[in-house]
Amino acid sequence: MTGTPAVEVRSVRMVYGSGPSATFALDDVGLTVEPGRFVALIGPSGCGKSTLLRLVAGLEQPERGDIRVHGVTPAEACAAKLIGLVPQSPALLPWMSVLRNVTLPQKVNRRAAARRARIAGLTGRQPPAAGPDMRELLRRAGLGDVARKLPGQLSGGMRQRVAIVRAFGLRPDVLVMDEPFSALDEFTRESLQDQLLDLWEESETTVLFVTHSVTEAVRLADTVVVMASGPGRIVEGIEVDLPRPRRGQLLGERRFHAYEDLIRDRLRRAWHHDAA
Ligand SMILES: Nc1ncnc2c1ncn2[C@@H]1O[C@H](COP(=O)(O)OP(=O)(O)OP(=O)(O)O)[C@@H](O)[C@H]1O
Repeated sequence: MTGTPAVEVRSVRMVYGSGPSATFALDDVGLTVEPGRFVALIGPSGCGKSTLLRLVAGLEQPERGDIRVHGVTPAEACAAKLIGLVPQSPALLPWMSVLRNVTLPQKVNRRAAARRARIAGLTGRQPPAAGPDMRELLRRAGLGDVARKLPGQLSGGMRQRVAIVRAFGLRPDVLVMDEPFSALDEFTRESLQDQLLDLWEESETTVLFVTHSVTEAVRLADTVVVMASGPGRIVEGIEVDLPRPRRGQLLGERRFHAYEDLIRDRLRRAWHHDAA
């Protein structure tokens, strides 16, 4: 018997605008993500990756179709604090220190816990244990020295790292991340990829992760979902059957490059189809 999927998207259409200027950001999109899976979404600019994340996170409503998170609507999942979102640009509270920004959402409210208890699709999943040590997470993200500073005193990349640490601290059941590492230098990016994988492995969180980097997708994901635009749609889901942890020597091996080549080929096809 299979349980309730962590994320289920069925026949979703999302249109912006109307008449001749309408944009079909997504059309007939279906995606099922089992609990604990790491899914990367990749595709040409404008193919609807962010739109799909926003729909799953309950920030927008689809024009058609249905979305469920652990069997309930995104709005219900948000109210029970099942979903953590790291947007493309960090939304921090400017008047609070870095430390307060990351610890504030940890204070799980009782109403959310009660709502969580009523969600049958979570059967078997433990509620998040006591939150992690946020000072330690900040330190590991290279932010130990700026814990008392205000967001306005940090660089853009540092602010993004704060937003990522904050999402980690929530221990969400479903973590939705929109190109979270794109603005970071390579060293910080790899360090945060490792932290994300550690968190994912220990908490059995389900991750939906948008990236433009083929290497990042192969390094992180169980499944790489390739999308195309005009209208935005899913063209293929590629299972990445490589051992974990995926670091060091493995990244230079032929089997790793074979997945990169396969995904690049599918992206090229999606791009040519769009351009045709
Ligand atoms: N609020 C909006 N109003 C109008 N059109 C929008 C809106 N948000 C997105 N779109 C359009 O919907 C389509 C999909 O946008 P979306 O941001 O989801 O794509 P994306 O794949 O995430 O792109 P990128 O890789 O460039 O971030 C695009 O054509 C975009 O212009």
